[in-house]
Amino acid sequence: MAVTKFGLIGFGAWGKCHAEAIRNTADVDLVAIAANSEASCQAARDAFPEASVVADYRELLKRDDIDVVDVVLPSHLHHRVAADVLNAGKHLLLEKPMCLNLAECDDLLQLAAKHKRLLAVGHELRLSSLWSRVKQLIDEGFIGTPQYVLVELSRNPYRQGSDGWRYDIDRVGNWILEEPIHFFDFARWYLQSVGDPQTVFASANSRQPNHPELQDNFSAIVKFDGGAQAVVTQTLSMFEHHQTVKVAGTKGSLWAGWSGAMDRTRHPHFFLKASDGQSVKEIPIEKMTGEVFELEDQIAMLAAAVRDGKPLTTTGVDGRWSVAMCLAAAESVQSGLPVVIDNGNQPND
Ligand SMILES: NC(=O)C1=CN([C@@H]2O[C@H](COP(=O)(O)OP(=O)(O)OC[C@H]3O[C@@H](n4cnc5c(N)ncnc54)[C@H](OP(=O)(O)O)[C@@H]3O)[C@@H](O)[C@H]2O)C=CC1
Ligand SMILES: O=C1CO[C@H](CO)[C@@H](O)[C@@H]1O
Repeated sequence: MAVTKFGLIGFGAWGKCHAEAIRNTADVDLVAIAANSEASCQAARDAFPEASVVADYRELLKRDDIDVVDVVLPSHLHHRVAADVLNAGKHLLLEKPMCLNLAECDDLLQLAAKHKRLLAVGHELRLSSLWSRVKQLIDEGFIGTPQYVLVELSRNPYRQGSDGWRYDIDRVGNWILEEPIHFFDFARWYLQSVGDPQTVFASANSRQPNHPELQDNFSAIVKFDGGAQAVVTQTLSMFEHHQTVKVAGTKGSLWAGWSGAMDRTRHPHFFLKASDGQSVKEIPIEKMTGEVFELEDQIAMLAAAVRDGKPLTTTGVDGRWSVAMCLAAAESVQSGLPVVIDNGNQPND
């Protein structure tokens, strides 16, 4: 089988996990890594001697032996570097949030179309054996028409990130774009059969009086076409990492949970229960799930898309929708009013 060659830009906490995932994936090579500081470059050289390490990502983009470039950078750098990747004629795997505003998202969608390159966004949780089983049961009609989705996360505070970027509102955008963005993506995914998200009403608060913009507690209600609704709620003031999904439909309901010492543990606990309105059954989930596992599946998914034309799980269109929902939620937090979600006139694929 042809080997798909990856370049990686960003070798921080999550970039290292991407590098591991690329190394662990069959028929995929990690050809080059672009890091930043000398310390990060040295860490990359030590851990991945098989890859060539550069301190300027533009050198990586000049190579003609790279098929896919994986961008795992602080969020304010996503648009600029991703645009350079697409203009260099490479396929792109871009971490979430796709960009910090919708104009930048639209620019990347246009560049991907212009250069006929793949654009995938890192909503890897869609590949989870647990969360995708929920989707499968909905699609099979087990709960009838889905009407209500709850996605809840209670976790420990965010990491600072290199040079503190995650706690700097200009570089992170807002904290809804950090983790709740995955859950807005879930809400839209699970309710795909009923229609598009229309409006969001949200509220949030901070533990730090001198940093009201860094909001630890966040809750939102999203209304969809056809009357369905989703609740996305998160606190960063909890211990460990505990996530719940509940979906209720006209005939039945689902309850899934995932818990671990932290988000990227390799030893989580998880379950899925389903009711058809009469009885409750436990649905076995055989395959291990957690963001580090899904990362490996995401790399394999990209390679299969490049090699065999297989579909992407989350496209740039999905990435844009997620950013649009988060930005509307941030605006609602600010104004105290419901806000219409910008659909960009994109089809809900
Ligand atoms: N999908 C998911 O589940 C997750 C997604 N993410 C996303 O991944 C991205 C990265 O997060 P994370 O790894 O936690 O952040 P980190 O701060 O840990 O890492 C960012 C890295 O980017 C490097 N960097 C900065 N500028 C450049 C540049 N010009 N060229 C190359 N490298 C550069 C920094 O290098 P140096 O330190 O040397 O300056 C640092 O190592 C974010 O967008 C985040 O939202 C994160 C976690 C999970
Ligand atoms: O899923 C995630 C885990 O937490 C990180 C923050 O610490 C987020 O950036 C990320 O999206």
